Formats: sequence, structure tokens, C-alpha cells
Amino acid sequence: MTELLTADQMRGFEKAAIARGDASGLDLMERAGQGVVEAILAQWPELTKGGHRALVFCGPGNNGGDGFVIARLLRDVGWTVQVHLHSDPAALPADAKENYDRWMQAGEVLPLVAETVFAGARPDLIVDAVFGIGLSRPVPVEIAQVLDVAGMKQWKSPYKIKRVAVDCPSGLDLDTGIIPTDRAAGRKAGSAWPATLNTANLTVTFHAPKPGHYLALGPTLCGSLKVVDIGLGGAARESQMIGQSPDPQRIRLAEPFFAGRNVTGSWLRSVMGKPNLPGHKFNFGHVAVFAGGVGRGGAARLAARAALRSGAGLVTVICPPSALIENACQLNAIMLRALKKDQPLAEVADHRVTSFCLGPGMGVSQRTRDLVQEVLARRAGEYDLEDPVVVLDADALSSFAQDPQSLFAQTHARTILTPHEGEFERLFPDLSGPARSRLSKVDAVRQAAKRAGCLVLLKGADTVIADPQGGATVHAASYGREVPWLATAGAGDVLAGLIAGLAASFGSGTLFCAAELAAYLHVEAARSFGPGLIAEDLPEELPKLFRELGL
Ligand SMILES: NC(=O)C1=CN([C@@H]2O[C@H](COP(=O)(O)OP(=O)(O)OC[C@H]3O[C@@H](n4cnc5c(N)ncnc54)[C@H](OP(=O)(O)O)[C@@H]3O)[C@@H](O)[C@H]2O)[C@@H](O)CC1
Ligand SMILES: [K+]
Repeated sequence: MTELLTADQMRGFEKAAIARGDASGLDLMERAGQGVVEAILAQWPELTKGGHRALVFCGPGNNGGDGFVIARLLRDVGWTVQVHLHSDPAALPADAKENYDRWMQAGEVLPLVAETVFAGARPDLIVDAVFGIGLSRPVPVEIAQVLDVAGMKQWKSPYKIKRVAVDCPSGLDLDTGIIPTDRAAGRKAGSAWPATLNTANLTVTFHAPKPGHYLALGPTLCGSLKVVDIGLGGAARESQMIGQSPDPQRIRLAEPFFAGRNVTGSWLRSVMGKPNLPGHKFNFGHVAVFAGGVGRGGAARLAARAALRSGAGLVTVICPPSALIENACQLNAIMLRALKKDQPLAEVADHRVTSFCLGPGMGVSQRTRDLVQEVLARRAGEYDLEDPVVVLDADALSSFAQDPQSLFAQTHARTILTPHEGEFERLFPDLSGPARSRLSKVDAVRQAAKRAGCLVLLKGADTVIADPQGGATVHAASYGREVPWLATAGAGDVLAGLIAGLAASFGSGTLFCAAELAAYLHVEAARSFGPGLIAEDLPEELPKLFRELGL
């Protein structure tokens, strides 16, 4: 797991390194600029020969300071470099001013406006060092125009000009992945999608990636992402080992890496109880999945199949008596029980059920609400760890749209809500829609988890999982892991079943870790199957995936 650092955390690490005497601000800036130049040449080896032409756009802060270092280093290896500055040089912070002065010993600086930028010859490379972690408001129109590749009509093939962003494409908020917009900049108020787009082919960031590289628009705008070590020490690394609950103050990326090593096999084994233990089927958990009425059982069967494939010892579908024959025609290894309206749940799901999955295809109804509340009331004892896991998805969430508080009053630490954006909005309207033009998805889900008193997983290409204490994980299907074909009917039901199955075993890790791994496996199964995937394919891809991942 890689830690994602907010702007404040990054500034803290920088200050601490300087205070310890590990490096001066100027050293860090030099290493940052050097790292960007090395990343450029590694990405495009054809540029190593020199004699190329670069435009470097510098802003009024230290991101601009990095730009002056990059300009100088490219000039030193024979490039023709034209620098544009959006600021009064006298107002630059000290380290940036020092690098401005070094550049000016043998160079010049032009204003960062369209007239001067586009008057010059076509560059091979554009370096965007206008704003980094210090972005505090929407980018002024005159700068947005210069950064927008669609506006570069005076040059031949503008989309082929290589574009490198220093820390981020300027305008991207690195805490949220959102581009702040406003009316003054000629954009629709409240819209997260700006009228102009500053996209990069390569983004080079320092020490650790930031949430905004992975959330919302980040992956679309950054191109490929390279993290450069600038000597801040190990301070920012995720302190919790893989398989442990997250640190409340921190945000981590769900991925099978720890301290730079690929640890996929141990990640899977630490979360899934089954591979490590001998035992019979009840040792590996019993998942109960609730199905809806006649003709509506498909979603629950998909969830049940995923739970069984993910290693649960037994899986039972519980349905109304009217849907018994329909489900019986479709299920073999998965068991089936009918639950009459006034029948106690314990008659079909005894104390050995370790994990419940409710929602897919259940229908938005009072009956669904009653079943959710009955399941949540089933507590094993005074210790949370002995409570059965409860995964609430789809209709189990929408059924509480009129009164979310009645749900939150009963959720417990072994409960996870797995909404998509629409379901999230029904439960947390104030953390959705326009509120999200200011609030990062991570903070929205953290607040939701705190309010709900349980885990919340908000689905998307940037899935966010948070617990009530503030621990948060981003799982990103981006940077080469894009799976647009996973946006298919039933895929969410499979994810709910995966979580229920992975968390069911007594030997499995925490529910939080099961949710992280489920999000990862869900995307990996879709990647492994490829385009043409339908939801049924996801559980069937798991055995192959487990073998390949070293389980
Ligand atoms: N931290 C580290 O460890 C290291 C950091 N390094 C580098 O420094 C970068 C951070 O530097 P930074 O803090 O100076 O912020 P930066 O992004 O340059 O912008 C701040 C300036 O922009 C201005 N401004 C903001 N928004 C604006 C707008 N819309 N329109 C107009 N102006 C706007 C803002 O004005 P203000 O908000 O104060 O009014 C202020 O003047 C970081 O991304 C990395 O590249 C590396 O050198 C190595 C180590
Ligand atoms: K930038």
C-alpha cells in the first residue's frame, strides 16, 4: 500500500526534513527539477540527444521554482528553452527567486500570456510548472487559455507536443482531484468539468503520490504518473502493514505493494483465511445472501456466486417462498432456503452464519427494511469481532432513503455500506452533488462512515473506503488498470458478494481489509477477462486469478 499525502502533510514532511538539516529548501527544489528532467528523458528517450525546444511555464510559487531548475538543466544539455512567468519576479518565494536569478544569468523570461507564448516556434515539449500543491482558487482565464492544448491552434499537431506536468497539471487540486471552477472563469457554476482542459502526457510528483492524482479527474489529466524521491526520508510511507486496518490520519492506495515490493501473494493470504488453515467448511464461514421476489433473484445469485468463489465455506440464498422454484432451478453448490413473512430469521440462518449480504434485487420496501434491521440486531456477543459481517448494498440502502438515521442507529463496526454515487446521495445528500465541488471523495466518505458508524465503500473508478475513525483507502482503476467494461449490470452485486465472502472466514483479516482486497480483485478479474465481460464472468474468473496472483 502506498500512502497518498495531502498538501498539508507534504508541506509538513518538507518542513521536518529541512528542520532536521537533511536538506535545504533549495536542495529539495534542485532534486525535484533534476527528477523531472530525468523522468522526461526516461519517458521519451528520443529527447536525450539535445537540440530540442521546450517551453517552460512558471507560476508564482515553488512549483514555478521547480520550473526554473528544469529550464536551466535542459539548457545545460543543449536545449533551446523559452520561459514564461506568471508573476512579478520580486514576489517569488526565496528558493524560487534564487532559481529565477540563476536562470536569468543566461536567459530571459517572457510573460505567461497567449500573445507571447503562441508567437514563438512550435516546441517539442511543454513543461507546466504553474501551480502545484499551493493551488488556492480557480486558475485565471488567461492562464487556462495558455495551458489548454485545444487552444494551441497556431502550431502544427498540437496534441503531439509532449506535455509534462510538475507535481500536477496546473489547476488540478491535489487533495481532491477536482478542478476548482467559478463563474468568473467563464465556466458553469458547480461544474467539476472545466471548459478548458489541461492534460499532461507525464506528471512527475515528489516523494509520494497525492490523493488528487487518483481521485475524480486526476487520472484523466495526469497521463502517466512518476514519483521522484527527493530525499525526504521514509517519513511518509504507510505505517500500517498490508492486511492491517488503516491509520486514522492517513489515506492509502489499495495495491499489492509494500515498501516498493510486490506482495500480492502475502496480501491475499493475510486477508483470506482459507489458504492458511486446515478445517471444514464451517471454519471458512457461512454467507447468507437475501434475494428478492419472483424474477428478481439474479442479482442475489450473482452476489452468492462471488461469495462462494472467494472462499466462503457455505453460501445460502434466502428468498421468499414464491421465488423458491426460480432459485432452485439456478443454484447447485449454493444452498437455498425460503423465509416466510412472519418466520423468525433464525429458522433459516442459524448462529453459524458469519456474513450477511443484503440488497441486490431485494426491492425497495418495508420488508427489506425489516430484514436489514433484524440482521443488524443479531449481535454475537460483547466483542465486535464476533458479530456477523453485514454487507448492505443496493436496495438495502435505498430502502432507508427517507430515514437514513434509522439505519445508522443500528449499524455496527462489522457493517459495510457499499453504495454507488446514486445510493450514496440517497443516504448522504449533504455529502453529494454540489457539496462535492469542495469536498474530496475521501473526506465525503470519511464523514459518511463517521455518521453511519460503520464502514462505507463508495464505488467508482476511484473507489473510496473509509471507517468511522477516519482511516481511508482509495482503490483506483486507473494508470493502466482502466476497465470501462466493468460498468455492466450486476458488477456491483458481485462486489458485495466478494466482500461478504472474503470477510466470512474466521481466519480472515479485518472487514476493512476484505473490502480493500475485494475492490482490487473485482478490477483484476475484469482486467483478466477483458472486454465483452458480463457480471456472470467475474466470479468465474476468480480461480484463474487466484492462481496467477500466487495464492
Ligand atoms: N513541499 C515540498 O516538499 C516541495 C515542493 N516543491 C514544489 O513546490 C510546490 C509547492 O509550492 P507552493 O507551496 O509555493 O505552491 P505553488 O503550487 O507553487 O502555488 C502557490 C502560489 O500560487 C498562487 N496561486 C495559487 N492558486 C492560484 C490561482 N488560481 N491563481 C493565481 N495564483 C494562484 C499562490 O498565491 P496565494 O494563494 O498565496 O495568493 C502562491 O503564490 C510543489 O507543488 C512542488 O512543485 C518542490 O520544490 C520540492 C519540495
Ligand atoms: K504544475
